[in-house]
Amino acid sequence: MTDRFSFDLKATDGKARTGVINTPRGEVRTPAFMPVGTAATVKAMMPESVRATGADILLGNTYHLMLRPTAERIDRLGGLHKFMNWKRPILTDSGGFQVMSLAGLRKLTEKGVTFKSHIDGSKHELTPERSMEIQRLLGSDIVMCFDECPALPSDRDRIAESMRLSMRWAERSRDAFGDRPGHALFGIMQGGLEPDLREESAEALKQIGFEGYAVGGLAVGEGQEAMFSCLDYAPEFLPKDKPRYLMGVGKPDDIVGAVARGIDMMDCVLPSRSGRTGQVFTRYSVVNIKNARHADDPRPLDEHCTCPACSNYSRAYLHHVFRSNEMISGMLLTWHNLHYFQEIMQGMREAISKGTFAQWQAQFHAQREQGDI
Ligand SMILES: O=c1[nH]cnc2cc3nc(NCCN4CCOCC4)[nH]c3cc12
Repeated sequence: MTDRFSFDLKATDGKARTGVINTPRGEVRTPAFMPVGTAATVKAMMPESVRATGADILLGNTYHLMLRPTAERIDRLGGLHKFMNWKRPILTDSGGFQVMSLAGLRKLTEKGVTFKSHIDGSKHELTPERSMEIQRLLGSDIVMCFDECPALPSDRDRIAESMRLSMRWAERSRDAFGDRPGHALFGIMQGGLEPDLREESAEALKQIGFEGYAVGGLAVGEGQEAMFSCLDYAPEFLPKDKPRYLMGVGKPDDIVGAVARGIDMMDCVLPSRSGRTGQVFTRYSVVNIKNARHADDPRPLDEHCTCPACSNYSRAYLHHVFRSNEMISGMLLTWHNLHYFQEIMQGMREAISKGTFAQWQAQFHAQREQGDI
């Protein structure tokens, strides 16, 4: 165990990297996928079940927790780890992205953002300083800078203006974060799909200096091709010896493509949200368990999968409990999806360590060609 935060790069294979992030609350094997624990829970999962899927770290949402139950209450109760019974690392986002996507009546100024809660309409303010205070009260191990993520498509001037605001907010976030050994502050690169603005953002962040760097401003509707075209150059602008975190990504093939381009960490609601809506990810395809074709199928979702859903239940059963809106449906399908996403991460970590990432990637795509079993 360590009382410091550090990143050890263990091996690379092409642009793909594998390593370990060391934190006082435990190690994070990279490339890493972070399940999203929005309101202090990964929906439909017990924390020990999330750990059983192979997750080393969770993501918590500042926006949701500041509104309910509030960061001050969580702090009084011993912090987010104790509150949600997750003893391993937690990364919290800064709240800015969700204010813009969830809150009402938002007003954005140089200072920050004022908004009305989507829960009860109460007025709130988020600034770099307040976001750092909230994330400190939550006790998160990895804190994200307060930034602004412009929607795509946006014109170049809007992207440039927004990026430069985010860089000023990154400076204020760094200043407000203070000296917190064992905790990390990650900067967030912006700049849309403009290579020169992406480089300007990376240079600004490196000048300030962070323990890790996120690629923001993607997975906001630009599509996989445009996202990959940006990832073909943007990660290289960031320091090699620090973790690189791609925010909000994604589908299995997004994740594999991002790792192939030098990304170390990702988060996405997709596996958990889809688990509740009956969308199941397997090595062959995406299966919609609601489809009548599964009603009499005695086979598991994926005969190669060792999760509880695939080990103990038939497609017919999963179809039945989904159709009947039984709670166990969301539990089993979420568990399966998270288990599968972690299986992808483990497969990539091993392949990069052995220098066989290209072969692993080829097999990953070949299996998906053949479609559902
Ligand atoms: O620049 C960013 N800054 C801070 N937080 C972010 C979060 C982000 N999340 C996404 N995409 C999420 C896309 N999800 C896919 C699944 O369905 C819900 C949305 N893109 C993101 C960009 C940023």
